[in-house]
Amino acid sequence: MILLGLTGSIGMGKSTVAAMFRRLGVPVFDADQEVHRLQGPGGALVAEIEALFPGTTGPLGVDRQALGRVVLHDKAALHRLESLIHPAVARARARFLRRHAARRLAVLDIPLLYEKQGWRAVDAVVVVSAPAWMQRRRVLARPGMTPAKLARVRALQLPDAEKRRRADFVIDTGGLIDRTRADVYRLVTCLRAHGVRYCRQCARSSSTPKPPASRSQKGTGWSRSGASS
Ligand SMILES: CC(C)(COP(=O)(O)OP(=O)(O)OC[C@H]1O[C@@H](n2cnc3c(N)ncnc32)[C@H](O)[C@@H]1O)[C@@H](O)C(=O)NCCC(=O)NCCS
Ligand SMILES: Nc1ncnc2c1ncn2[C@@H]1O[C@H](COP(=O)(O)OP(=O)(O)OP(=O)(O)O)[C@@H](O)[C@H]1O
Repeated sequence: MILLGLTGSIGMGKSTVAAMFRRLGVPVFDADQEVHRLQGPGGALVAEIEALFPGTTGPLGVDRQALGRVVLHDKAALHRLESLIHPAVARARARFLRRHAARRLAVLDIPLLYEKQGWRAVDAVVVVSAPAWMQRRRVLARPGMTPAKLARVRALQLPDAEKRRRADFVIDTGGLIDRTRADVYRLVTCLRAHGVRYCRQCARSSSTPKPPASRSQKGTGWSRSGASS
């Protein structure tokens, strides 16, 4: 299997691009959705979150606005929350990988892929990216979002420029959505046909390199068990 990590800073378009991969038949593990499940009504971590951060949960599970107000301004508190959530997300991810082990291509949509070392466990990383002004406009249009909260989240995340620098593939989400869809289609088609090494070469060169003779693609040798969420 070719395992792709999909990441990007807040509002850069991870969820939108993940949906494009799914529409092409690629299984996608959505770390954020798993967090929502664990924190939602009847979620497995609601009681433990209430014990750690009293007053942040209710009948509908975790009140994320309230929890965000506590943890986004307090690194130690955020670390305690992450220590509770990330191992549970890692278990769900392992189940996803077992379920899809026979597939040629799968995607892990993980917001903190670089911040938490998950990049080590994938064959290649796709970073979604748009200009900072567009990111800001998108995020501030969301209910409950403020410039201060956006600034806090940005300070907790690896800067976009650094993510782009480290990426194997950058998907531009700053233009028309059809253009982004076409880029995702091209990447999936290339990976299915030729594997990571050739597609990485293609992405870096202005001309099209000669395709490899064999369709088979060896992994990079990274362990898949140690990925964090
Ligand atoms: C802090 C919480 C309560 C805020 O919830 P809220 O619904 O208000 O915001 P949302 O989840 O949409 O996050 C907004 C942005 O912050 C980013 N973000 C979330 N958690 C973190 C984190 N631990 N470090 C850096 N960025 C984070 C998200 O990727 C997103 O870009 C929530 O994000 C949370 O429980 N975070 C801890 C779990 C986590 O680490 N999730 C991200 C990886 S799976
Ligand atoms: N070319 C494009 N590609 C992707 N998204 C686009 C594009 N143009 C506009 N958008 C819009 O940008 C927004 C991106 O939001 P999305 O939820 O996908 O970001 P995200 O990275 O998952 O956010 P977060 O990290 O906060 O969860 C969506 O509303 C989407 O419709």
